[in-house]
Amino acid sequence: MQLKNDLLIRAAKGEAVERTPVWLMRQAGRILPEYRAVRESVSGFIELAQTPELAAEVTIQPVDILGVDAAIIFSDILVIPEAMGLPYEMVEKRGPWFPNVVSSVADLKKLRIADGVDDLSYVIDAIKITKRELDGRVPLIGFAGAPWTIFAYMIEGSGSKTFSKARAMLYTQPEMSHQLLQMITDSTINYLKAQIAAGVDLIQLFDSWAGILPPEHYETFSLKYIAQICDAINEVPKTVFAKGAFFAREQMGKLNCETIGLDWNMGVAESRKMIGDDKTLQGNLDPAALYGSAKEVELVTNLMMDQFKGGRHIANLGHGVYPDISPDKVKVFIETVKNYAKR
Ligand SMILES: Cc1c2[nH]c(c1CCC(=O)O)Cc1[nH]c(c(CCC(=O)O)c1C)Cc1[nH]c(c(CCC(=O)O)c1C)Cc1[nH]c(c(C)c1CCC(=O)O)C2
Repeated sequence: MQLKNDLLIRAAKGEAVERTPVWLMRQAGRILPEYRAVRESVSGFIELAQTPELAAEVTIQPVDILGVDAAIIFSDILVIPEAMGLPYEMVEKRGPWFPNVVSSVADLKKLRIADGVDDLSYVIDAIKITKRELDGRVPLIGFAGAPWTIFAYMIEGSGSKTFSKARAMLYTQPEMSHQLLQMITDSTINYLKAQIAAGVDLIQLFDSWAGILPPEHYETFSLKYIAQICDAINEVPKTVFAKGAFFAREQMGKLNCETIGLDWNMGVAESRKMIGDDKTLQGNLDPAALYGSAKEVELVTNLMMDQFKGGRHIANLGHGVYPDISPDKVKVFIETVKNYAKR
């Protein structure tokens, strides 16, 4: 299927584009009343994610309503632990929670390497429906959590400010940590390959908890596994977004991927220098900027675009859009990016 709008793919590959493509991390869901309406028709997030027709519907909503240049499949990074044998629940207003966690080799032995097709067929079905319904209007992004971030949830059992149990594990049981990280990595490769076979046009790895590791641990317990995934996937362009990994930018420039996501703490010029010119940079407006007035959103978005000017760029926020941001402000952000080249 030929894409009618392939700006994202061309920008990722470093090919010429008429204008910078734009999408938002966490664009599917939460901010849109249309999403909340669908969400209320089911028992909760997990049922929505596991009902392919509905997952496809909320995946496409931001394309129709906001005018983004890409859709991202509606799912969650935590489907991987579940497929490995560690189910999660989504607790209203509090986030993910795991009834069981991994704390010993015995716990590890109960887990398996997930098969992307058999264990996650509901995501694969949602991707196929979405591709059919999108009909080539924009590319579809597939995604997974980076192994370290998934590991952090599997050890900790929920969100945490410090993830101190997960970090402790790297010191107290380094061998077991590597074993679990390798199982997550193998599961993730299977999963991403299945997503690609079902039709996704680009994949993104989310290392949301990169920034809590010391640089040496980041290299051995995270980047090493991200590199394995990048090396295993060559069918579509890859984006690596490692929140807070400012200390690892130079090494990330050497990953076998096309795009590196920047969070809003990372200076653009400095990142460009560290990462190099032969990667696309994605980001990086402060998500809180969208609380400003429409005029202010336009101003800061143009300032962001100025900073990326002349280099390979995909416009986005520096992290996921906050749930209470008005869709109108998101539209101002998107329209400002789209109009930038015409100024
Ligand atoms: C760390 C992480 C998670 N999930 C994800 C990450 C990495 C990105 C990041 O750093 O934000 C990724 C994710 N989660 C979701 C998507 C869907 C696609 C998209 O719009 O980007 C994506 C890409 C849906 C979701 N995942 C979740 C929701 C809200 C659930 C609801 O509708 O009740 C959605 C739409 C729940 C979720 N899922 C997770 C948390 C911590 C929470 C609760 C807090 C929150 O809402 O952000 C884990």
